[in-house]
Formats: sequence, structure tokens, C-alpha cells
Amino acid sequence: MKAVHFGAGNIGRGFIGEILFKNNIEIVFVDINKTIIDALNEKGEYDIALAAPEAETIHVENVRGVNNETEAEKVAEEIADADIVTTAIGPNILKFIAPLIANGLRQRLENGNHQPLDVIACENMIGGSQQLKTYVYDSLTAEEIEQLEAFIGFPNAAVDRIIPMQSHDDPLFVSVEPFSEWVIDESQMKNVDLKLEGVEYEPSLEPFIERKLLSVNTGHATVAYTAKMYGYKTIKDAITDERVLSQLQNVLQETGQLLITKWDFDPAVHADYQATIINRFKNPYISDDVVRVGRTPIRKLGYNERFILPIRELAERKLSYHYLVDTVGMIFHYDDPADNESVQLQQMLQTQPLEDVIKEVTGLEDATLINEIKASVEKYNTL
Ligand SMILES: NC(=O)c1ccc[n+]([C@@H]2O[C@H](COP(=O)([O-])OP(=O)(O)OC[C@H]3O[C@@H](n4cnc5c(N)ncnc54)[C@H](O)[C@@H]3O)[C@@H](O)[C@H]2O)c1
Ligand SMILES: O=P(O)(O)OC[C@@H](O)[C@@H](O)[C@H](O)[C@H](O)CO
Repeated sequence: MKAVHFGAGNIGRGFIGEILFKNNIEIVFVDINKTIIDALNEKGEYDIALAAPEAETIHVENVRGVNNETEAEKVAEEIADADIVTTAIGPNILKFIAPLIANGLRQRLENGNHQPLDVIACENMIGGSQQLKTYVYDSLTAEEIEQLEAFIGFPNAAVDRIIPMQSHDDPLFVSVEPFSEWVIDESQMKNVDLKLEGVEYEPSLEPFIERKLLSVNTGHATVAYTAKMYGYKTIKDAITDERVLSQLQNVLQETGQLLITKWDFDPAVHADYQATIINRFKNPYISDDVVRVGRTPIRKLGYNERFILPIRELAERKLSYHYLVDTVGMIFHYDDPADNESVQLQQMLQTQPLEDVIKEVTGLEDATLINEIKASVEKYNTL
């Protein structure tokens, strides 16, 4: 069996690659990073190390690479006879790779390949694969879509494993935390016979992606933005500061209330889930930069993202969202000259009224919430 995986970065090599390899699937990584693609083709294998006292190593083989910048037509050829297509490339990039996937699906039609195939976006976002589907369909005709609908699935997924930025002599080597979780929405699959060992299949993904995004990612981002405010460079250093830890705990308390109320999670089980997350952030064997976790702040301030979604839904339920709004105030001050979205956000704040910027980046229309965020941003003007 063969997988085509878009994004040979941290989670691509450090988690999706591990699972596909363990299921005896050949992996064709598609990426624009020449160094990584050349190394994959030269070596055909790489190592993953678990960041833990035992330092277990996982050896991944049967991998190769395709550079989609220079070999776009090859990507379509690989998709034409693939058994599974996955992505871990970043939510903002999905629209750019969608035409490549569309070409591959078109080639399947031309070849008469009607084998069912699932295209699975493993990104930190709600409804990632379904979003990718709309981008892919933008590049196909109505007739092609009608034919493909029967056998191409876009099941949503949630992936969880903290993998920091890597800097090793070997460009393929990747150090990862031991914890991992990959959940796929079974109801949206077309190739139901291909169930990967190490993946959890659920009849509905919504509770799982919301639990992950609003706990791991809201919490992680809270640590990053609070850390930046207090001058820390890494998550593990920042979390030793009582002010950062308490901001994290307060935010998790709020998202936990929402998740328990909305999805009926057992409060005790959820408390354990949160405690595990906090311990993962403290992992002394991982050095995760604040700038990685805080990256792309405009995306993170989105309407269906890790802060605004829970704020909206807690407000609807008349539950507390004070600490979430407080953290949002810090995000508007997040200043990383190496991050395009941070630069863009700071430029917007210099040239437009604050209220307009809040409306534009969060998509909020509710005057009360906009005013509360405005007050929170202004509170941090003096720091
Ligand atoms: N690292 C983590 O801890 C983690 C965990 C869970 C989920 N995720 C999610 O996985 C996705 C990838 O994150 P990551 O940390 O692996 O990022 P990364 O930057 O390490 O990897 C992304 C890869 O995509 C490639 N890429 C970018 N634009 C491309 C294009 N147009 N065509 C082909 N390749 C392109 C980059 O070269 C890079 O190799 C994100 O959605 C992230 O939220 C990350
Ligand atoms: O990848 P992002 O930018 O959406 O979020 C940054 C981190 O919170 C994220 O990558 C986590 O490390 C990961 O989601 C853990 O599963």
C-alpha cells in the first residue's frame, strides 16, 4: 500500500510517518523543502526519538520524497494509485496544495481507478478535511465532482503530539514527545476497509477535535502568549512561573466548563486529561519555543479557533470566559518580527481603529464581546 503525505515537517515525519510505516505503508512525502526531499530520496529512511528518560528510537523506512515546486505532475501520478492521502502542512497552506490533489483525483478518473480513497487533513483546525474538500472541488468540474463523490472521502481528523522545531545535523531526524493521539471521523470515510493501527476511529469527530483544540491548543497558546508578555523563550521555562501556570489553569477551567457542558465529558476524566496536558507542557526533555507555539496569531484569533470559539460559546451559555478574553488581549500585543501574521497584526493596529481590527481578525459582531476584548487589549497597552 502507498500513502501520499503532504508536509514532511515535524508532525508529518514525527507522527503521521510513524503510524503509516507501522501499518506497512510506503510513504511518498510531498514538500517544497529541497533539503528534506533530497534527504528522503537519498536515504529512504529516518529516525524518530522519543523525548523521554528511556529515549526510545523508532526507525521509519520505505519513504521517498517529491518536490511539488519542481515536480508537480509527479504528485498527480503518485495520487493516481495511492491508497491514502494525508496532509500536515498548516491550515493556511491547504488551499495551495488543493489543485495538486485535484489533478491526482482527475488522473484516477482518467485511469479508471475507482478504488475508494480518503484524503485526511491532519491540521490543528475544526473541519480540516472538509475545508480541504471545498478547495479541491474548486479545481474540478461539476461532472468530475459527481463521479468522484462516490469513492473519495474527506474525513475530518484530530492529531495530537507536541513536536518542537528541530535542529539536528541529520535533517530527517525528529525528536517527539511520547504522547500521541490521532482520531478520524469514520462516518466521513469512503475506504472503510483501511483502518490504521494506532488511529482511533469515531462516529463523530466534533467532541474530540474540540476537546483537543480547546484544551491542548488553547492551553499551549495561553502559555506562549503569557510567556512572551513576561519575556520567556520556551514553554518549559515559562510554565515554571506561577503567573503563567495560573493563567493556563484558569483558561483550562473555562474551556473545560464548555467541553463538559457541551459534550458531556466526565468532569473527573476531563480533569485527568487537563493534568496530562500540563505535564506534557512541562516535559524537561523537550525545548519548545514560544515563537513556534505562538505562530500565526491572526489564524489563532479566528472565529472558529482556540480562543474566539470558546468565548462565543461560553458567552451563549452565560458561563465565565474572563481569562480567555484576558489572553486574547495579550495576543493583540504579540510581536515577533519573524512571523508574517504578527507583523501584519501590528501594522493593522497602527493604521486602523482597534475595534475594526478586532472585528476583522476575530469575525465577531457581538458588541459586548468586542468591547470586552478591546478593554483587555487596552489593559496590556501599559505593559
Ligand atoms: N508540531 C506539532 O506539535 C503539531 C502537532 C499537531 C498538529 N500539528 C499541525 O500540523 C501541521 C504542520 O505542523 P508542523 O509543526 O509539522 O509544521 P512544520 O513547519 O514542521 O511542517 C510543515 C511542512 O509543510 C511544508 N510546506 C509549507 N508550504 C508548503 C507547500 N506549499 N507545499 C508543500 N509543502 C509545504 C514545509 O516545508 C514543512 O516541511 C499544522 O497544521 C499544525 O498545526 C502540529
Ligand atoms: O500548530 P499550531 O500553530 O496550530 O499550534 C501550535 C502548537 O500548540 C501545536 O503545534 C501543538 O504542539 C500540537 O497541536 C500538539 O498536538
